[in-house]
Amino acid sequence: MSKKLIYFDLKGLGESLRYILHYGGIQFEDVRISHSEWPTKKNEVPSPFGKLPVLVDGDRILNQSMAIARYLGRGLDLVPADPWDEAAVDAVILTLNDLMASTSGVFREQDAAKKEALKKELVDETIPFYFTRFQNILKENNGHIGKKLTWADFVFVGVVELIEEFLQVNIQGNYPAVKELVNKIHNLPGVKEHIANRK
Ligand SMILES: N[C@@H](CCC(=O)N[C@@H](CS)C(=O)NCC(=O)O)C(=O)O
Repeated sequence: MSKKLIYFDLKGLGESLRYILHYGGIQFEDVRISHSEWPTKKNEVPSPFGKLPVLVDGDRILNQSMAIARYLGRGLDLVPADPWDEAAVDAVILTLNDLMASTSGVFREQDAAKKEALKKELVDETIPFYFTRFQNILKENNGHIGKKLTWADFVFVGVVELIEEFLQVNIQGNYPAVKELVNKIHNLPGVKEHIANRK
């Protein structure tokens, strides 16, 4: 069935899905919408809640980046077979979502001084709180989120890149196990070529 990933022309929440698709050698159309096109395209794009990314798979449409990653991962042996192991990687990614939710205030805040104070709290407290724990999980699992390579590793790397880019913070420099996982994913077959060719 033909597949289409629709997202903005940036890495954001879409890049980890592109990594999985390229890693799996899955043929797909990488549809990218610019921010200037979005107001007019918003009503045309087949997105059930008006947000991107969405995966169009034949005549089916799936929203929510993590659901898409998990769905793609199942066909590529990237979902743990054991129910406990499966739930354990879900839990890490849902925790990563909690962290992402706590970064949103920085983007919404209009007052420059308040914005800076929120960013400082994130950098000094929230990010170390979460990433110390994420790094421990990686160390316990030989460098992965779960006991083997899963969809969650791809999503984790995508979110690390997103946070680093949008908040201009250095996570990989402070958490070597995170940097190792980023390098591992970047060097997987398919992903490596995608990164070498991307703009
Ligand atoms: N939890 C959703 C978030 C989706 C989301 O908020 N997407 C943003 C871009 S990263 C969007 O579509 N914004 C455009 C809009 O709200 O009009 C996911 O992981 O897919």
